Amino acid sequence: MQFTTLTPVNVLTGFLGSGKTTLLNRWVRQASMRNTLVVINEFGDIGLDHLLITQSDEQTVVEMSSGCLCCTLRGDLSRTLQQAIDALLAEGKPAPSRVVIETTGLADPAPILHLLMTDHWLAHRFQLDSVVCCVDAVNGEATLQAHRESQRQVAVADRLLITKTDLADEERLSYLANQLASINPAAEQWQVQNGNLSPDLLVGAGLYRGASQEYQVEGWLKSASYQLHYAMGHQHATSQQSAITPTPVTPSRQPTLTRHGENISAFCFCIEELITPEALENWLDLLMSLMGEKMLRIKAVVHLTDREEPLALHGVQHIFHPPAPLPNHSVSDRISRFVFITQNVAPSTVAELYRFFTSSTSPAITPTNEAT
Ligand SMILES: Nc1nc2c(ncn2[C@@H]2O[C@H](COP(=O)(O)OP(=O)(O)OP(=O)(O)O)[C@@H](O)[C@H]2O)c(=O)[nH]1
Repeated sequence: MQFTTLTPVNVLTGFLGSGKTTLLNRWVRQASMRNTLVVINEFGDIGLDHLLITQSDEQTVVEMSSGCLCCTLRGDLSRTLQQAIDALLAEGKPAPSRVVIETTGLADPAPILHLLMTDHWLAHRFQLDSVVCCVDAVNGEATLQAHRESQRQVAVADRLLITKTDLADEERLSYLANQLASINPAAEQWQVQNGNLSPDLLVGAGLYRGASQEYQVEGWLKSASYQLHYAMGHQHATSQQSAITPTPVTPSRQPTLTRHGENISAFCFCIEELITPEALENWLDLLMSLMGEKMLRIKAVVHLTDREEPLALHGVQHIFHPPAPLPNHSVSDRISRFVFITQNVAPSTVAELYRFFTSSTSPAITPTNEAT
């Protein structure tokens, strides 16, 4: 895969009214957003958000309305990008060096990520850089309880932005931060008031960083952030560090979020033995076919029996990126690490299915906090 030639794409998501447009409006005025193509997906026949964005000569803002990108307009994303880029080139302007897609507030971002991975035209030109999700400090808690889409937006995010912090007290902020960390422990949390946050945090959340596309495996996987941390294979020291949170609000570990009987679990498996490619494929295939919808996010660095270099895997629900070989020096050991965010799937189920394909003699998994 030619990562150096692919244009980074950032997906800005968050529930209705969570502050996405306010943030974007600030960002498009920043120098680091020069030469960025902003795509705003609006729901309804008359989209307004794009009118609220202050546009400069150095950015292009295009609107996609009349439907939600995640359900009805999939073909339109490539068409919109293609037309916008053609128009730029026709005006003698350079092709964009970055694309930011603002989703509708009701969108489950997973289908958009799938599109970036699977659409032929898109996959050869663009690469997902990060998913940034706005969560309203006041309404966020209730929204998470009431709306599955909101949970899914949080689950796939690399960065969580708690917005409207001027309207919430410390106690509420702290509770929300914990709730967010219980869904997605590895996502950095930032607090934002009136969109006042540098767009630089869009960059560098993915596996590849900067123009040189160097690897940052630890920063990408953040397996140590996961509270439910299981060792398989030989007994392995578990790690239970706190989530990385550069904000004053430090999540202090809450149980998993439960909504109408739906439990979201975030957990990590470490597998010390080398895994055969067949076992890996069968395990993941079965997980995806039985419960793909419920596997909100999977990331892994895997060591296989038939190759020296590790592989990075990145899946959203039932779709995986093609495995990306990593240089040996990008990891410090030969332990495979999988991080999962699941909905109504217990860690023990995932582990049992692994054992089924490996006949592993691993010690029984004894979760300290089985969540589902
Ligand atoms: N007090 C306060 N209000 C804010 C803040 N950020 C955004 N708002 C207000 O919240 C409302 C919704 O913000 P938007 O930026 O339009 O939210 P959105 O996510 O784009 O909304 P949709 O397009 O409907 O999904 C607007 O009235 C904003 O002015 C903030 O930090 N503090």
